[in-house]
Amino acid sequence: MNFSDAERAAMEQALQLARRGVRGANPLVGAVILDPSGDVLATGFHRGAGTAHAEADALASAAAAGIDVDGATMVVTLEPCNHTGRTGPCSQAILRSGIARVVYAAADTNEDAAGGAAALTAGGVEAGGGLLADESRKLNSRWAAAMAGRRPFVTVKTAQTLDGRTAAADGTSQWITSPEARADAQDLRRRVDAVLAGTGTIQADNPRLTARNPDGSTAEKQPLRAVMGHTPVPAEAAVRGTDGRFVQIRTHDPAVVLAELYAHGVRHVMVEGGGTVAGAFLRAGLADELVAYTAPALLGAGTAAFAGLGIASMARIQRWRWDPAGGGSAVPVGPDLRLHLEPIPFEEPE
Ligand SMILES: NC(=O)C1=CN([C@@H]2O[C@H](COP(=O)(O)OP(=O)(O)OC[C@H]3O[C@@H](n4cnc5c(N)ncnc54)[C@H](OP(=O)(O)O)[C@@H]3O)[C@@H](O)[C@H]2O)C=CC1
Ligand SMILES: Nc1c(N[C@@H]2O[C@H](COP(=O)(O)O)[C@@H](O)[C@H]2O)[nH]c(=O)[nH]c1=O
Repeated sequence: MNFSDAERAAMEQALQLARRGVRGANPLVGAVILDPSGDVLATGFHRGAGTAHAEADALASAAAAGIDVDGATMVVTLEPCNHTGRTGPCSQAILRSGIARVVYAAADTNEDAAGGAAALTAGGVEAGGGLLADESRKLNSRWAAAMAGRRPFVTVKTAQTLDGRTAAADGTSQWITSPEARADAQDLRRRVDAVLAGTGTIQADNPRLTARNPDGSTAEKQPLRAVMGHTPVPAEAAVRGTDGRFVQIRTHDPAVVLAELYAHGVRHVMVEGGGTVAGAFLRAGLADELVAYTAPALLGAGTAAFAGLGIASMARIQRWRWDPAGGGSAVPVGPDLRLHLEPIPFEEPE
């Protein structure tokens, strides 16, 4: 399929729109609807698992503005899905809309959702992919790695000082970050399928690990509360709760934890520490994004945010890059800073 200059520009815009979504169980996707002369009619993006897909979002914003999309072109960063997951199939929504042509970047590698282009073609819509496909794949490379590994997408979250401490020398850590930053972190807990901590954190903090609303009430959707490590979690520990959504996984291996969580239906897990567990995920290359709430404060000693990385010299330095997706890579939250990063793949020296 040949692509017009307007379609290429629309795909660049769609990639930018995609970055407004949040990372997690689903890939970042953006969509732009063009009229036959190449003018933008409507745009959309996916806001995260359980919300409208980018195509449906763009169609909804066209409908809300009273714009007729009959005969229009949909430009989207990922092949439209063909399955009913948490929302309905985009291929069918596009067929119903009267859109005449669909241009997408990357093919959908998720076996369950693939087949959208074929369904569109069968329904009489001209559909073709490959426009800026590498950019789209790069945007979602960690998500694709999680899918290929049949494991959840992993967000590691820390609340740390400027000198990278997540607890003081005596083990206390409440609170390093401000109420604003802690409320912001609850957004993540409300979004993920599971929250994970090590037995050390359970012993030190007796945390609840529940998702709360801004007013402090318990959120409707609760993540599974998971603990890794061998020390038995006491019967009276708050993390056990009363809703049965608790699991202890008696291992030190992050891959084993992820396999077990995946079997429980978890597609996005937030690792909330402590430093031993967070470090184990980073060392294993199993952290897909890092959200580091950083307080302008110093502790001088205490628990390191990431222990046991096994880095002895600059040759093994673990580098990350800023990730602007989901609101920005460095965002002030109250007096603190929320840093959002993604790992740079490590290349062995030749
Ligand atoms: N500011 C923040 O963001 C946070 C701060 N904290 C603070 O951090 C401190 C706890 O951190 P930390 O002591 O590192 O505890 P962790 O919560 O990381 O738990 C560590 C324990 O988990 C088990 N474990 C699980 N996986 C591994 C592994 N891969 N390697 C080794 N052990 C493993 C071990 O216990 P076992 O023998 O049972 O197997 C280990 O002692 C507390 O002071 C807490 O207040 C905690 C969370 C977040
Ligand atoms: N100390 C610290 C955090 N600590 C994390 O929050 C857990 C407590 O959760 P809960 O009992 O559900 O409120 C605690 O065990 C640890 O995982 N989080 C932050 O955003 N900022 C902070 O300064």
